[in-house]
Amino acid sequence: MDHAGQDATTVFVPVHPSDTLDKNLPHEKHLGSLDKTSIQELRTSVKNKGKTRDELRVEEAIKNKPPLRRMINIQDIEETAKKLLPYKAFAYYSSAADDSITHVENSRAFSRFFFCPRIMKEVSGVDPSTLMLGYKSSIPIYISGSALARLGHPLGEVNLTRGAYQTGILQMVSSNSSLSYRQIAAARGSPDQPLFFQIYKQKNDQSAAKRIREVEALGYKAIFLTVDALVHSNRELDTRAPHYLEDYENQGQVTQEKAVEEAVDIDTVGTAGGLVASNDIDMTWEKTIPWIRSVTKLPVVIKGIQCVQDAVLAVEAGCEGIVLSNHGGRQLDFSLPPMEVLYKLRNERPDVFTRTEVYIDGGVRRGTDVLKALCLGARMVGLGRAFLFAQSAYGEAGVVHLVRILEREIKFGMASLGVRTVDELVPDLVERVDWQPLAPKL
Ligand SMILES: Cc1cc2nc3c(=O)[nH]c(=O)nc-3n(C[C@H](O)[C@H](O)[C@H](O)COP(=O)(O)O)c2cc1C
Repeated sequence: MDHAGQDATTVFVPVHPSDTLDKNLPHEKHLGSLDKTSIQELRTSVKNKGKTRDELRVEEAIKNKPPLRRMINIQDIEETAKKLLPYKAFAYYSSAADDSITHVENSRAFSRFFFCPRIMKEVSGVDPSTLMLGYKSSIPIYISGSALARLGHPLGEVNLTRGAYQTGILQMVSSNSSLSYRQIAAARGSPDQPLFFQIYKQKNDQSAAKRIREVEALGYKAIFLTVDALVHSNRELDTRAPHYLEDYENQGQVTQEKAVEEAVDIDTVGTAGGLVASNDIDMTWEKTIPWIRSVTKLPVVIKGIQCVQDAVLAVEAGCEGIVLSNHGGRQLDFSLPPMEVLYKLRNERPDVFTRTEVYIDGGVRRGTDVLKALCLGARMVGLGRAFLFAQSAYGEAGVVHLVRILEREIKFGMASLGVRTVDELVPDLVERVDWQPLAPKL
């Protein structure tokens, strides 16, 4: 209720799709239209409000934004975006669970895999394209569904959809998108552009079924059921954001709140708070997969597999795909990096790779990361934060640029490994070392 009785447009719009009220507020709660005098008063009060220090900082950073051509790798894009983002968006996008161990290790895990390239192979005409659930992607990466793209850019998810179309890659749309599923579908470059839908299943089966039917009718091609983020996690960067902003707006003076020596509940809800409230936290293989099958004929992929046993159970449950993922290190700190899970799966249950499609996400920052995962049997690799940062800093062009960077790195890597197509990327081309390189790319 922080904004009750005030103009809440600027806080409401970036995190709520335009159909939120229609979908969630019963008609009898609509209390009529706003009278003209109030609108005028609101306008005047917004005009007179003045800008916050954080808004002024962002304005200055945007003025000094480097041209896109200077962004030569993903790290450059992330660093630029972090300078340009409002602090709240930066904190939400960057945050990870507890001490960010898993978040950091997701990336570092790739550094423990080295290549054994083959030479004297014909590598002209390298083709990095592949199929995901039967849909073609120009390179083996996809946009992993990540919430609230409009926190970073007014066009939000539309940037991602248009960028995916221009570059011929695939996009998974978050069920917590900041635009409506319809608006995102309408941004497709053609009705054939495939979109996948990521769902957090709601407790209420009817609401969940309604959502699945809605996206199916809009032409979405698959359901990615997220299973690793059902409960609210501890993301301290996000939790601290209001305190940071309070001190920052106070010209850097740390707020001297009167020390009240009584234990209080820490407000850990953060930006994502309301998003998990209606999640079904009692899902099971026996109950939930047959239920989804009863609602839709679309392929079902489980997103958030973190161990070999669950990968096998997903196969036995008949899922068309699995995503080895720990939510980018945002949920349970010390869950294994997906690259390590992939390695275990390859060694312990190689049959899984022929029985279902295996994807991986988390910590991917280089074309070589993508190739290492493909060598071990992943079909596609997802990226979350990198796309959020790219669209925040440079809109649709940023998304296209990011894909071009990865395409260049992937093609170079394939030619250097002695392969022409993704099918030729096999386990013999990588070796896991038990030491961590001295200068990991972080
Ligand atoms: C800001 C943010 C929001 C996210 N929102 C969702 C979401 O709504 N649903 C989901 O399944 N995963 C979500 N994810 C996880 C991503 O889909 C993906 O698994 C993760 O970001 C991969 O790690 P990376 O950021 O290192 O690439 C989110 C990730 C971030 C960073």
